[in-house]
Amino acid sequence: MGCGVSKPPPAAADAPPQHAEAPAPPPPAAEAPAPPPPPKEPAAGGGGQAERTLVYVLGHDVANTSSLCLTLKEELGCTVLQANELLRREVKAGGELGMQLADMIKQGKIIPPAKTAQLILNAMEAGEGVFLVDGFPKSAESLHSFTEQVQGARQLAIYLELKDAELLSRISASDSSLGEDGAQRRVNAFKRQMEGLLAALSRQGILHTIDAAGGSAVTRAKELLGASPAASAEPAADAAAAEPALNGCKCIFVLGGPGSGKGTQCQKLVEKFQCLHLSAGDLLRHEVQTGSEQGKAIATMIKEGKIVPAKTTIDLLQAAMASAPPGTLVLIDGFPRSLDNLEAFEAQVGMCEMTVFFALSADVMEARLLERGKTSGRTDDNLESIHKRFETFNTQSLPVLAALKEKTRVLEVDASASVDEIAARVAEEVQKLL
Ligand SMILES: Nc1ncnc2c1ncn2[C@@H]1O[C@H](COP(=O)(O)OP(=O)(O)O)[C@@H](O)[C@H]1O
Ligand SMILES: O=c1ccn([C@@H]2O[C@H](COP(=O)(O)OP(=O)(O)O)[C@@H](O)[C@H]2O)c(=O)[nH]1
Repeated sequence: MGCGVSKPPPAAADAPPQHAEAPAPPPPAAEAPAPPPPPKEPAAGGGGQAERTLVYVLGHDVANTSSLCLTLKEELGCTVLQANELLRREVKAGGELGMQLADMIKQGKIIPPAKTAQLILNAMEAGEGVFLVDGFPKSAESLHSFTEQVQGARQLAIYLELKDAELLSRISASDSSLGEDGAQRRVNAFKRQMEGLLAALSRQGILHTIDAAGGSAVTRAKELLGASPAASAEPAADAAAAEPALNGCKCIFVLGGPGSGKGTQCQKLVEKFQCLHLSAGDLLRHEVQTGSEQGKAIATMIKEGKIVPAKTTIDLLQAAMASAPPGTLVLIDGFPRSLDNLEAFEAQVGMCEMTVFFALSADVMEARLLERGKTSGRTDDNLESIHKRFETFNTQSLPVLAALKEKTRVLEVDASASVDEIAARVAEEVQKLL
């Protein structure tokens, strides 16, 4: 039922003209409710297609999605499927579909997303590897009708995000005729348009948001494509491998901001229950101490408050879990710290039983960390690193909490209470798992 549902577009004057699902600037017409035509062959669907990875590269044009795609094409050899370009080519080829499209464009109609979807699927038929889809989908409905047809292909979405003020200033600069109000309306329309789509991708657990203005978008995207199991060339380790990797253990994610008391409370749980405490941060710091090349890279990331690539941390966690007897309760402290971490852990290891989240204000966390820094010897317990860690926590780690709430039980605890009060509250819940 969900396919091709007609949805009124935003007022034409406000609609972002870039990346339209038609080659011509979209006039005021509905996203037409055409039934999705079947792909010629099960393009990316069906069996044996796991080596195809589909990456939706999303964002406003002023966030430079196309340029990111081109860089990734050059550096990683991905195939770029630019929605407008595919439509243009089809029109030029002059076949039956091309003529239909040309007609729609002439009449000022918006091309039904199902048609764009079909062109993308057809283009994917020819090859394998990583396909970057630029400029599609534009709505949750388009995504839905499309993903139904690409079952079997691994999917991932990269959203090049710009904060409101930056988006506004770039849109204003890209079209000075808009004026302040016009540019603001464009920003609002774009955000409305993206809202449902991003929520749908997030629910699927495949959304990765990258700060388009931060200067490290390419690095981050490459990291995602390289480190994410979704983009890995190896089709193996996902659902089928997930159960054995857990080894019969039950995992609890122990999360919260830096200095919120994760380590302290894990210690309390270890005293009370038979459980294995794995601090991701400690495992990484241990790796640093080995002096390996990897350790050196990790040391820099820790000082900068950055998140170490998922695979590195998960391999360490998995190795530490390997010898635990089946049924062991494992406290995974300080991981996952990003949606990518979560997704990769689920694929490589499995799902946790529950999550404990310690909520605490930044002021209190800062004070605790500065106090801890007097004796911890940690390279990141200083004001500069602490602020970077807070930024990473707010932008990358907090979305994990929302994602976990959709998937597992989350116990949110006020971490400003005393150590013993918190410990009692947590123990009460953990007891229920045993
Ligand atoms: N409930 C609490 N009240 C006051 N101080 C606390 C509490 N919990 C932990 N601390 C102190 O705060 C600092 C950070 O706690 P820690 O458990 O190391 O946090 P995290 O592992 O989340 O970084 C430590 O010095 C710890 O002793
Ligand atoms: O899964 C993890 C856990 C930790 N870290 C890094 O290790 C640092 C310290 O993490 P830890 O959990 O020890 O301390 P917290 O910041 O929670 O006090 C983080 O800032 C990250 O740089 C990481 O990259 N991935």
